Amino acid sequence: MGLWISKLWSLFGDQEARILVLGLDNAGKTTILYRLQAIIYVVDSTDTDRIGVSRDEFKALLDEEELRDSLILVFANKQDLPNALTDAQIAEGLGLYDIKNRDWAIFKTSAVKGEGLFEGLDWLANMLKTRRK
Ligand SMILES: Nc1nc2c(ncn2[C@@H]2O[C@H](COP(=O)(O)OP(=O)(O)OP(=O)(O)O)[C@@H](O)[C@H]2O)c(=O)[nH]1
Repeated sequence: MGLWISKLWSLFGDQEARILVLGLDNAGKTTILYRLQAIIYVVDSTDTDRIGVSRDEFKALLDEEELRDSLILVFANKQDLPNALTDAQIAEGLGLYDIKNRDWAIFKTSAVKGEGLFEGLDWLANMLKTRRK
């Protein structure tokens, strides 16, 4: 693939906007995103069978050198569905409560309904602003 596109929400504008990070392969897009971004980790709250897999993937991410200073925002998604695990159950399943040296937060979301997403991004924006002071 010659082009790789990543979308992220603008966190500091008055208006919500999508930003496309574009460029040819090997231009450094991923490294730039790692520098700027937090980790936004999305969990399907109804996928109880794979919470262990999700935990393993999540832990591997936390061990990435480039992400060692990243804020961690978890979306416990698909809360509109019956039998969705609660945010506390997802936090427990991912091992969030064991994280002592990183800032993290978890929000219940429904992507299809658009619920909870901006609350999470507000947290992120506030944390990033605090860090820049
Ligand atoms: N009910 C419900 N369905 C959702 C929600 N978020 C996503 N979905 C559905 O879940 C399916 C997967 O959503 P995607 O956004 O494609 O998930 P993805 O993580 O990008 O998936 P990959 O591209 O396979 O990595 C789609 O059918 C979505 O409509 C949600 O909050 N509630």
